[in-house]
Amino acid sequence: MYVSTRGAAEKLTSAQAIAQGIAPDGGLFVPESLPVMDEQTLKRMISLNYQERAVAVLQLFLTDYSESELKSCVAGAYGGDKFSSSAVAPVVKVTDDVFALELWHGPTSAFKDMALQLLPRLLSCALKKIDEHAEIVILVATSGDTGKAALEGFKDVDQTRVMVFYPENGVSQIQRLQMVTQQGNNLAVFAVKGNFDDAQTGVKHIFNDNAFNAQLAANSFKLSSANSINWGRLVPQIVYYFSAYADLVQSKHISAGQQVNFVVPTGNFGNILAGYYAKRMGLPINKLICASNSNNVLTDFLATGVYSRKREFHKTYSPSMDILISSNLERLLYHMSNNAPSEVSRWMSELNSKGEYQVSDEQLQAIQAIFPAGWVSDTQTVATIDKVYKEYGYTLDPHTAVAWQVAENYRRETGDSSPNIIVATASPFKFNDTVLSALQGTDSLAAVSEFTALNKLAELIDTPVPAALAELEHLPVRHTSVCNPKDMPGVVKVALKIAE
Ligand SMILES: Cc1ncc(COP(=O)(O)O)c(C=O)c1O
Ligand SMILES: N[C@@H](CCOP(=O)(O)O)C(=O)O
Repeated sequence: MYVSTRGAAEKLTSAQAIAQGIAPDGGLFVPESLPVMDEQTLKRMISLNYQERAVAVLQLFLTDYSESELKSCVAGAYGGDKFSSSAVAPVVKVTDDVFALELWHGPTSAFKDMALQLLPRLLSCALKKIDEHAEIVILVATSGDTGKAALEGFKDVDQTRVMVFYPENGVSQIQRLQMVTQQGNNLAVFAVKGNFDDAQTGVKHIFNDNAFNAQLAANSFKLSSANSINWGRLVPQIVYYFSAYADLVQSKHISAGQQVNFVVPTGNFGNILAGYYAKRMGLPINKLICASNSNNVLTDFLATGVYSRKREFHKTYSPSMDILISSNLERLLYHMSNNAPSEVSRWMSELNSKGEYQVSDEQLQAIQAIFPAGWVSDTQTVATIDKVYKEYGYTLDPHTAVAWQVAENYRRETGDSSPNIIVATASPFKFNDTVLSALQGTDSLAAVSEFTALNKLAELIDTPVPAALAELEHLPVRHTSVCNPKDMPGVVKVALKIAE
């Protein structure tokens, strides 16, 4: 069963929690108890393929789904030619003890596909299980990648509508084009005059507005989420930690049971939290290294125990991590406070009212023992892209470059020599301008169109542009609406044709 981190919501099955998205008390759903993966299953994982590994993990959490339901959801998500790598999430050896877990081989070239190809299937199955006939309206706040992956995953899925809100000037050109050209009959995309936090706060307000929800219900609509606040987004992300480990044992780069570090470029804290669940389940993870850009709210929290969003918001070369309110930290705090919803509620209400909260020294030490943290500037990010390409011939996108550099700094400062698995979250082509200018200097972009830059990068790194990105040049723009964050509820009503 799933409970709210704030303790004032009914316990739900996983199907109910996935359909609902966020708990009605404003909290996030978490498993009441965490499953453990026994050693035998862990060993068995090594000889399984990605789909089989996914079923083995999902089964432990989604206990109200049958094995055949999970197999069918997983086959639909990861089967066929949806992913450009047959391994789905391949692990690439870059040096003797640094590996890249490439999570960007899906249809939208970012790690969000790992969950958003599966979530629509889990949700459709959930709606049948719980006999829900309302149309599900999926609200998405995005700093660039979740939005496109949600649009692609939910496109024309029965009984669903999708509305995506992205920061007007806060995503890369390719990310924007991916969203504004999206086809499908059940979706809408809006630019928000603000940053990602404004969009995410706007969405959370809509979720928590009882009168608004009642009006939707009267029109046979119900809200849900495709962000990582939805448990159905998070659980598929646990799978690739197990899969990466199994691959490294299978290829004999590590021995079974050996401790490894995962280094995760972090924003909303969903990806790294999935790694935490994998560790709690028994995967031999030494550290989960939290890597940030200059929006370094998490680095400061992990150093001091004070989470303060009272700081300047920076627009960086890794825009998908330009986030100051990391939603999933709430789930970690719940687990690290020994499941104390009253403490979590107090922290979250302080964050709302005062803009900050502080955990105890004891809690901080427990968190620090698992999550070392660091951040790098834009200048260091582009220097890292250049250095890694020149030294190893490996091309990093700016988010993955942040993780790479934080990993290098961590190793130098601590002497921890465990193998580092860098979680590679996006294809370099999604951030072609930054990557090309990192490799060839800013002059390489002078008077060059987005698509010329894509082709130049492809030529330089001798890798074809992913077909879905190349074809953006010829797709018509279908979504041009812009709104203020405070107008988001009205925008949703207009899109659903609900009268005031
Ligand atoms: C490319 C990329 N890297 C890293 C992140 C940060 O991941 P998370 O929000 O799960 O911490 C995001 C956005 O979520 C992203 O799109
Ligand atoms: N970086 C994300 C921000 C939202 O994160 P999510 O994991 O909660 O969906 C994005 O690309 O939109």
